[in-house]
Amino acid sequence: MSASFHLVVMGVSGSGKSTIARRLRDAFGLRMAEADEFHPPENIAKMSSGEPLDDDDRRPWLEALAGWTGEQRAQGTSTVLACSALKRSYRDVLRRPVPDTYFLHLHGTEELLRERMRHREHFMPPKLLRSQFETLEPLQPDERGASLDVAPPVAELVEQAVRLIRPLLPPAPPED
Ligand SMILES: Nc1ncnc2c1ncn2[C@@H]1O[C@H](COP(=O)(O)OP(=O)(O)OP(=O)(O)O)[C@@H](O)[C@H]1O
Ligand SMILES: O=C(O)[C@H](O)[C@@H](O)[C@H](O)[C@H](O)CO
Repeated sequence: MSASFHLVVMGVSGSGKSTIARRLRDAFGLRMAEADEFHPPENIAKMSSGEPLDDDDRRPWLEALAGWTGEQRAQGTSTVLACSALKRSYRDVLRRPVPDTYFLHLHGTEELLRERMRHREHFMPPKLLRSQFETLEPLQPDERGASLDVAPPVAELVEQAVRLIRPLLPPAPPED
């Protein structure tokens, strides 16, 4: 199995996970997954109706995401996953197939993120942001990763993230 690198871009709804993950996918040639696409329809319906998910709703979803990462790893494919990963226990599921998974936590104030959410088309109602913040457990000292404040423009955040991540990537295989 060749060396691979596995990144999760995490944070509450509206923090910019999809935006930043896509840019890192392109910068580093990673395979990307959107965690939202792994939710069963019941979870999407629940959030759309204004009710937050609970641990039971999230468990099978997290297992499916860990399964995806495990498959990619087995093929030596480096990945980026855009996923809320709000609690430590959720991240423990996500890192099971790859214990040194790197978590990039995008954080911002509730006011700023609510404003950004108001200006986009999405199933997630801005009123669920409160419960996202209440559920959020920031990275703990023994978790591999870093946090970025999302107040600056996207290009600046991408630059900061690239600076953090580039040194962690496995060396490119030699050309024949
Ligand atoms: N640094 C930034 N500056 C300004 N706007 C941003 C920034 N990052 C993201 N946005 C905008 O904020 C909105 C939310 O971003 P995005 O959809 O990437 O967040 P998300 O964390 O993936 O959300 P969700 O988890 O709810 O799907 C989008 O309209 C996006 O264009
Ligand atoms: O764990 C959760 O509560 C969910 O993953 C949410 O975070 C949303 O799916 C996502 O933010 C889409 O807006």
